[in-house]
Amino acid sequence: MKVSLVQLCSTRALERNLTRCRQLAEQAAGEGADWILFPENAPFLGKDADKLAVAETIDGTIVDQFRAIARDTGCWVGLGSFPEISPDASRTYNTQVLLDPAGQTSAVYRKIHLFDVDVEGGRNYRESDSVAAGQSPVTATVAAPDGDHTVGLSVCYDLRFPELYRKLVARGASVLTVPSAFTLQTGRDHWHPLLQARAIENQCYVLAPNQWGNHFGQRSSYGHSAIYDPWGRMLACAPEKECIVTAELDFEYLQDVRQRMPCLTHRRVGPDDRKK
Ligand SMILES: O=C(O)CNC(=O)[C@H](CS)NC(=O)CCC(=O)C(=O)O
Repeated sequence: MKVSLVQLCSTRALERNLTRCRQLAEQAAGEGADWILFPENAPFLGKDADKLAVAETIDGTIVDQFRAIARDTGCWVGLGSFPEISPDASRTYNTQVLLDPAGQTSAVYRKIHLFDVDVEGGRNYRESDSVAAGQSPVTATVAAPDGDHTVGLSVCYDLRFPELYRKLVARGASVLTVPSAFTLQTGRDHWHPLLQARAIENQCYVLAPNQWGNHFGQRSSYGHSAIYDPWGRMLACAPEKECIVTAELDFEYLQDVRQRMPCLTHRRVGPDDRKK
């Protein structure tokens, strides 16, 4: 299975972002991608108050545009996240949507861990002021030319909570998605080590499209959108611009890694729902 990550510098201008998403998706399809993944809040990255105004349901016009991208390219599409209307009128969900090549919804994951953090040399973030936390880990199946693959979904700050990924792996995940808007200040020290650790300890492919650059003069994202293999090798990493990066995932290699070093079956401490 060939995957492309889209690295974006999303703005407050919905139309502008959607145009870039489509352009880069067409480029990815031209490179033979089976699955195209967009970063967290690809369609809109702006002030919290504005986010509420653009929020929609899964059946709204924002997700519709990504359904059209899936249909037109014939690819699976991961919409890293978009602001989804929640039952709480003052908060949105931060929602990742997996779409099949027909544009149908295959999975919906609402970000569980919210970024309420005072970043040194950066801003103070209070994601929970405008976002309602999701409750449930989500896995889904992506059907690729080389077979069906179970993928575990997560978003950005979730990356710091390894117990979430253990649960996804216990449910059979061999691919983990981490679409992000990881900050420049935290990313330069933590982005690669955390992605690499999740890949090594869970023996999974890790797909992490990130936002890059300065957004509305208020915050900067680290970029370095990256693909790690189940041994922890970095297969691809994006340069400092809006772009795509592509890699081929090899699931025979993944099985080989898991057989030679069966960490996942050697576990002695942990949740009861581990794979027996
Ligand atoms: O709010 C939006 O519009 C988009 N969402 C985000 O940017 C989110 C919440 S503020 N960012 C993160 O989770 C960064 C995590 C991070 O950088 C770290 O864990 O170090």
